[in-house]
Amino acid sequence: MSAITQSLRESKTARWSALAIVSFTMLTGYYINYVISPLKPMLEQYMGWDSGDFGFWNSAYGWFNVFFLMLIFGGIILDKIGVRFTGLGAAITMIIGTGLQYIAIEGVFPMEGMIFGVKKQIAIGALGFGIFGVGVEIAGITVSKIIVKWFKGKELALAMGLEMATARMGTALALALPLPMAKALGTGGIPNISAPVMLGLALLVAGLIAFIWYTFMDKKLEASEGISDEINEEDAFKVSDIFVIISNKGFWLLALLCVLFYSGIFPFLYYATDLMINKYAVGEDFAGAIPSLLPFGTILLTPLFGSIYDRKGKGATIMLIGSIMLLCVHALFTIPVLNHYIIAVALIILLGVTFSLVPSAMWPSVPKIIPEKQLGTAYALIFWVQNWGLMGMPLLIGLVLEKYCITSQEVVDGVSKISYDYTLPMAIFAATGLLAIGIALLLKAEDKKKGYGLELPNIQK
Ligand SMILES: C[C@H](N)C(=O)N[C@@H](CCCCN)C(=O)O
Repeated sequence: MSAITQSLRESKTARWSALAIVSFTMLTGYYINYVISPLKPMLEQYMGWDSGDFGFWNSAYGWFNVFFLMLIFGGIILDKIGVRFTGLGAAITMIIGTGLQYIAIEGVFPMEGMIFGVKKQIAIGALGFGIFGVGVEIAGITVSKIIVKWFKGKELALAMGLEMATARMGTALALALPLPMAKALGTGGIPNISAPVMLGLALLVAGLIAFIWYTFMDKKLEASEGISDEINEEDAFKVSDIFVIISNKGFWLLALLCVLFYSGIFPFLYYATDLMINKYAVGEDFAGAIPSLLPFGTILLTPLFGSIYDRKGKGATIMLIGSIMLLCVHALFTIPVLNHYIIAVALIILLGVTFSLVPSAMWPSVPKIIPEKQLGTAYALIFWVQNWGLMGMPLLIGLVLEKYCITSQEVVDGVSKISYDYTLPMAIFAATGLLAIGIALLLKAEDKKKGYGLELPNIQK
């Protein structure tokens, strides 16, 4: 039957529509990822936070994924039960986690006191961000598998690039909007810090509705391919497949490159607004706008580089060039005398190019190394390794800032203001670039040896 009926993936309208819908769900998640980043100075001034609190909250993103292996369970569920169930569960989890973050920031109930030695507000919010982290990460692997399902042998890297580009619009919004929004909706000179989080909650609900819509398309796709809901015994994922995946050297090189590269980007974004204020003397209102240029650049470039990979190949080379650029950009951020804001703008734009190169080639390369039935688990394992970095790096940077980088601390009109020297944190970010170059070189060599085809085009003629 499958040979006679044409698969729905052959319809351009159907596959690009499916992509647009699931990409929107990711956009809503990516907004929440960074919504509190531009609010760091306000949280310190009006809620008594310090950099340690901020780092703790942001590191919570990876707690459950890393320590309770939630991501890996998510990947197994994805391979065993399928994208519809897993995606819906992930979207609902994001909403629950964000609800808790809202409760903490808004102070829905009294937030004085401590829980296990952590300020109550920080503990509740971090718990929420940890739960959200499980949801958004599992949504990420689910959407990756959905894209492979629709685009294998076609414009896979372009589709993944467009999905990431859409998601980054959420990041850009989160970096640019919350600070002016909190100010505009504030009363009596006191900003409304919870309003941008409330907006995120509303977006997540819209993202859930979009995913429900997608589940109908997914059913139609499977029907068009003669696939019933029952997974056929031979094709079914077995838990023992995890050992097959982790005994693959190419998988480990991709996972290591992923953790190093992303540790130099996502955790950097948490601190980027603060860096602009402290190193480049940019005013608070404008400070979030500079880092928000980074996702804007990737919106155009990730699909472009993805399309190049689809048509011309050179995936391993693209990842190597991106890693070299990561080192160069962070090294330049480290140099104290380069402190004009124009330099910051230029470096952020370059970082945007870097952040387009590596992801555009990395994620479409996974199906070249791992078979489709193990793909959910493989993406989950890569995300799991990556989450160690996404969890550890903000914590490390927060602690380093707190311990070694405070240059002044004053209280003006009852509002506390702390200034930081970002040289050491930026040197730590540069180190991730250096290590990434080493791994990218090893991956290129391994590809040559094993013939994964990372340098070959994705589109099969
Ligand atoms: C943070 C998340 N684990 C992640 O790595 N996201 C990637 C996209 C991965 C999925 C691509 N289809 C990103 O670059 O945002």
